Amino acid sequence: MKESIKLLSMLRVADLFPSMSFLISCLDGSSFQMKRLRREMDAVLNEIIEEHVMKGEDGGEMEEDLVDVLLRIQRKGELQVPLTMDNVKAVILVSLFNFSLFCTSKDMLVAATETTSNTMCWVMSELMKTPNIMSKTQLEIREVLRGKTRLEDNDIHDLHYLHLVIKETLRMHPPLPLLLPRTCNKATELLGFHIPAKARVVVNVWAIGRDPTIWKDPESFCPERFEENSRDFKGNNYEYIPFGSGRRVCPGCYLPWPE
Ligand code: HEM
Repeated sequence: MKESIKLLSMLRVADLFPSMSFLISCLDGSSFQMKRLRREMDAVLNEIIEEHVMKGEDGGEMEEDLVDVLLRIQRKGELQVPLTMDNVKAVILVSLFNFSLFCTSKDMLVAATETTSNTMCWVMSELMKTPNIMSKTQLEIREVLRGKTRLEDNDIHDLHYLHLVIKETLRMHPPLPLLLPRTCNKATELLGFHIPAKARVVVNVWAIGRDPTIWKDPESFCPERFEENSRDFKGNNYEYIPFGSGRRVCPGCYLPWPE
């Protein structure tokens, strides 16, 4: 529990602002944020392992958990290939992302990490395909960060073009292309369609983002299109909802950029 809270609080750092830092670092050719995050993550993992080792030495009567089992296997050394401490850490890390340590943390970890890393991959992929947009993004980052060795939260506000790049990426590659399914409470007529009560409804955000009746030349990666319109991604404009909308809108959509 304690570790999960710690990881969660790191995620706030790791996801909302520094994932941008990571992206900026990649574009700027340095990875100092990644190295720092790796060090911090490693410290948390070391703490988890240390607590379990001490619990083992106390001869604790508590039920074994996954980490206890891994450490026991490691101690006995009965495997053909020895289990290193890095192996143990890797399993803990994956488990933290997959098992429910406590409900909110699991949901938050998965919701926050997969979506963000997926978006960053698409940003890099689109930029690689469009060298002119890549250069423009790099130029802005280098100008804004000139002479700095460390990013501050406020620097994000000056990275206007990067903001457009991310918005355009989310239009073309929403990480949850069908959002989360909804159930219709009561029978409804919508645009001539009859939706029965209890029907499961999915919203195809991917298709909406590429609808030629909404977007000009929808298959082109063109961040500038967002200069000309004021669509935000906070669920107010139904033609652009990569973070969903309504009462279950993604809480992560409040990125540190003013709209
Ligand atoms: C590029 C980044 C992200 C995208 C595109 C994204 C997208 C989404 C989408 C589409 C949903 C479902 C909304 C709906 O069905 O209406 C959702 C839910 C959620 N997201 Fe995100 N997300 C991102 C980052 C994050 C981050 C950083 C966090 C946490 C800090 C987060 C936490 C959540 C949670 C907890 C939910 C469930 C909300 C609920 O069911 O009430 N997401 N996200």
